Amino acid sequence: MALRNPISHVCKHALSSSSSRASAVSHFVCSRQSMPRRRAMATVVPPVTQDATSSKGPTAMVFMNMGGPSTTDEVGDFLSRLFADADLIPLGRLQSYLGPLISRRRTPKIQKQYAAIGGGSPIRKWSEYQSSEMCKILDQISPETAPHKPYVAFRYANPLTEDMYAQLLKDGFGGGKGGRAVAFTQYPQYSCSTTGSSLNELWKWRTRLEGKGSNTDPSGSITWSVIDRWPVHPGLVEAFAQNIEAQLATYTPETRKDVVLLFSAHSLPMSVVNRGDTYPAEVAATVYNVMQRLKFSNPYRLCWQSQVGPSAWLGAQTSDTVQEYVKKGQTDLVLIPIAFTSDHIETLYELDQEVIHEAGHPGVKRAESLNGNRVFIEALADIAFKHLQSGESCSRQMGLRCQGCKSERCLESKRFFVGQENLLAVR
Ligand SMILES: C=CC1=C(C)c2cc3[nH]c(cc4nc(cc5[nH]c(cc1n2)c(C)c5CCC(=O)O)C(CCC(=O)O)=C4C)c(C)c3C=C
Ligand code: FES
Ligand SMILES: [Fe+2]
Repeated sequence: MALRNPISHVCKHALSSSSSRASAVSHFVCSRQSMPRRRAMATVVPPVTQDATSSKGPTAMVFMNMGGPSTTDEVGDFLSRLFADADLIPLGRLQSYLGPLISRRRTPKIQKQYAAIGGGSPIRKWSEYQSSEMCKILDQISPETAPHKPYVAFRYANPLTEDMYAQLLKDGFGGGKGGRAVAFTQYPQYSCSTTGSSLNELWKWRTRLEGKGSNTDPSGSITWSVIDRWPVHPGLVEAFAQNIEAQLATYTPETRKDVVLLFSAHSLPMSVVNRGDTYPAEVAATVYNVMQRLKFSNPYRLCWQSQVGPSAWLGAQTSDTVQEYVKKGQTDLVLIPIAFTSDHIETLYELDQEVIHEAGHPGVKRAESLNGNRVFIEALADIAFKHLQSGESCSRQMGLRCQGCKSERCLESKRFFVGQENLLAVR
């Protein structure tokens, strides 16, 4: 159930200790019983040296995501950064030659797509809204770490990671003064090509702007911790489930239970899947939790969209799936974008204007994206609150590299964020 004012909702509980506050906050998002307990800690982040009686804040809450071009003029730069990213599209020694070539060729086509969704990606607007709303809630439920200051760091669009880092330093974090920052991935499910890439970029700029020291050195640089995945957070699951229920309610009572729920996530190249990437399993975990919350009211499938280029990608593809079901006479379908937290060209263009339009049947619909959803923003606050309370530097899972990983960048950035002593498979 959505909570309009978290403090009013928790008023029954004594707010005198942080543990009572923790359970009260989790209570409003979901039932406490279903909340999976976090596993043992990785590195413990040392408290920022401050007067023991005052708040340990300010705390910088940095929302990391890929970003998108806000105008069609920004599409060229967006794509050239994207195709230059060897964590996303590894082109080997030819990267600096092929990257600009492919992005230049692709720009006009992708510009048309952004023009068709209103002239740009709404991801910046939503990220800024979500992060600032979350920080308002955190200021109320976590006064120990207040004030919480929202930042956005995009991998391929403005505000870029380096701009965010420069702003942090300007705002008095680091630069000899210490301070705490939380890198909060906005990809619920971890992939080395998405969250991994953003963390590698963050580590690169940390090294360039603050030197090579460890994450916990006493020289007054920023102490970072990471929220690296949250695929089954009950508030996330609840927000998805409510949006699905709202769309199911638009069908007649007679047809409703036979509507097929088609969860759709951005696909991955099979080379990334076979390297051992955790994303497919984590996406499946989100889907299963949402279905459990819906009491398996409808039949469902998970399918994969937006593959790019000629290599093999994880399937079945969303567009084929819709076509095949419609051909079989199953014309009541609800598409659910399950791996991204706001609208973007893959929902507004690929799903709405291609897949659904081409299906040519009014029974093929899409669940709304999370965007400004209150239940979702409260879930973000709950995830951040628990992280701040836990003292963890990141999840245990982050310390294990993919079995096929050969990347020096992954190694170095994990050494930094996870802490040397907690890395499990570093060689
Ligand atoms: C969880 C989400 C995403 C994963 C995983 C992901 C992997 C991935 N993507 C590419 C290549 C491209 N992606 C592009 C755009 C794009 N990708 C995602 C999300 C994920 N990508 C989104 C939300 C967007 C759109 C951004 C917006 O509009 O807001 C593009 C650019 C568009 C195009 O040229 O088609 C490319 C290219 C790869 C190779 C990959 C896995 C390795
Ligand atoms: S590619 Fe997964 S840890 Fe490096
Ligand atoms: Fe993508």
